[in-house]
Amino acid sequence: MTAERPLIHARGLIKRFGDFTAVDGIDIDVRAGEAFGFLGPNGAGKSSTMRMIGCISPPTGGELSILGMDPRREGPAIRARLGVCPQQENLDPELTVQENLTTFARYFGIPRRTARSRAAELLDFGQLSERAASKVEPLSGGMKRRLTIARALVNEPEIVLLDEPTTGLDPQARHLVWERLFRLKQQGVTLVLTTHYMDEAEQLCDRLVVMDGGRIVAEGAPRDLIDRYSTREVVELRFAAESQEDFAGKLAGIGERTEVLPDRILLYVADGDAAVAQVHDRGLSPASVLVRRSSLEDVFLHLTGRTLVD
Ligand SMILES: Nc1ncnc2c1ncn2[C@@H]1O[C@H](COP(=O)(O)OP(=O)(O)OP(=O)(O)O)[C@@H](O)[C@H]1O
Repeated sequence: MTAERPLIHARGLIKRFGDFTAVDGIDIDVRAGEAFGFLGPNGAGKSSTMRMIGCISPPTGGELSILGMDPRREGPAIRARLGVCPQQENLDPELTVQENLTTFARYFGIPRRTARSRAAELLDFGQLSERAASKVEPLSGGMKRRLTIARALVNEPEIVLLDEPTTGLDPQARHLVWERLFRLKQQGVTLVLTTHYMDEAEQLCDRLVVMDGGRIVAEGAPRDLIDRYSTREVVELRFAAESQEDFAGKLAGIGERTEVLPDRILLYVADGDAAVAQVHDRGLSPASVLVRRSSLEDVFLHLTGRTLVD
């Protein structure tokens, strides 16, 4: 059986801005139908990578192929088959919700009548049909984001690029966006997204790369990364003291690993409740105790020594 050619293929991909290297030689393969994520903190190089994939920023070095084409030479042909949802909302405030869709459709050369019926379908997809005639300004943040995503689908793209799709949204609005993206995934659309939210990466991504300082520090399915780089459970302890550091020594030997953060200590353990019992057996009384499953945040912390969201 021959392996299917990846839709996006990069080897040693580099983006420099003057002397500064924002993307430092990364390798990626995105397969058809998967949801692929770039997870990393601000400044990791996620958006710079997305802009190269979106053919709006040329690579400084390395190989990049999208849908089997070269973005340096075939940008317009690639862009015609991509949907792009940028980080900064760029809807047209002069136009209504519906007009934002129909006008965008016209840019792709879609005839007026088809554009109208496509817009109706996309309004339904974005759960915005009731707001079709409204101007963009009074929409909530979640509605604007769903409209931006709907607009990115106007040309029936094979790949949709989403740069931080839920940053700045409240939890309910984020869930609505996730649900729409999940629906798209079920329809077989390939999703490529950046995020600095570990829960978003865990919810949406089949596979992801963890980026830090322009490099990929780990790659895999969310669950596999957690299994590989963390323990099953984590105990979060807070001590009522200026410095958590004073208590870290007293916890030595409990669990596989300890991380001391400014406001809490994390114990990486197989069994959280058993570890908490050991803490109490040592006569220690933390002000708060939380036992939870390991997450991608723990993977990031283990790999970089830093938290994802500062
Ligand atoms: N046009 C530019 N000129 C100079 N430096 C840039 C430019 N664009 C990005 N950078 C720098 O490159 C680094 C990576 O930025 P990038 O936007 O790719 O990171 P990111 O992971 O997407 O983070 P964010 O979530 O903040 O967008 C940052 O240090 C940023 O300041």
